[in-house]
Amino acid sequence: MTKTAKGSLLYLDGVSVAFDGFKAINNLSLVLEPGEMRAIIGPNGAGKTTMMDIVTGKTRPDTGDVIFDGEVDLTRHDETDIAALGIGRKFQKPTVFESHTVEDNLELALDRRRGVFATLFYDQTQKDREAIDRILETTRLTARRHERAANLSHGQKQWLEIGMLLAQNPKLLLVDEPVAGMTDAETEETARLLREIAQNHSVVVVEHDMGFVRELDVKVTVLAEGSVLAEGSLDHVSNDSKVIENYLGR
Ligand SMILES: Nc1ncnc2c1ncn2[C@@H]1O[C@H](COP(=O)(O)OP(=O)(O)OP(=O)(O)O)[C@@H](O)[C@H]1O
Repeated sequence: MTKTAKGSLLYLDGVSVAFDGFKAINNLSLVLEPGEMRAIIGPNGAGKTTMMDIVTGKTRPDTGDVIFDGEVDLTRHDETDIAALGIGRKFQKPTVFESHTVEDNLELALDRRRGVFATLFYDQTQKDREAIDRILETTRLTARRHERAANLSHGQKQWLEIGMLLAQNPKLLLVDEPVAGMTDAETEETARLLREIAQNHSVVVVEHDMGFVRELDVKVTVLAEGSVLAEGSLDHVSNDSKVIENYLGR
């Protein structure tokens, strides 16, 4: 394992993966510092989802280092292990339990962390109640606590699912296109919400909505054809001729 991963939260170096000879990820290197929020942008097919799949153990890279928390070689772990190590992922489409209340959804997420056996003998503790209160507050859902998830707006369902991730207290949250389909007001609120979450967690956000990425106000990595095309502030990458040619100018 390379020494340079030390001190980083997520370290990808020289990562490649090919599907039927097509390199979806091609010598990708990326370093996330502890406590950092990073936005990943790039054209369709750039490899953003595949990169997340590699980090979460869904896809094994053909080559390269994928190191979590400075020392854990993620290529040696499966998806369940990686979730338990503290990497939570939110997919684009919300998958909340529609017929359950908001609070029950969060409780189920806490249960998942606890495991099946403990859950059999489970009585909601003061600590859990506090955790749920905190998450409801963060996700702007306190007033909807007893509402069935089916009755939430699309944006609120996305926030609830982010809350379910928080219930598992991950060190790193991977969030895939959180604002797709949201209203402008929900999009703005989501940027605020993620910035709050990033005060205590590291976050990687994949998103196409440039207005939202601007609101996040974090370092941006532009992927194209499976590699990093540019990295820096949104203004910096937006003025990069390669980025304009491959992505923004399209
Ligand atoms: N399991 C697979 N088998 C074959 N090809 C795949 C597989 N997964 C991804 N690909 C291909 O790899 C490339 C990268 O896809 P990926 O979904 O990672 O891109 P993306 O940046 O997430 O795109 P989008 O913005 O459209 O979600 C695409 O050309 C895709 O067709």
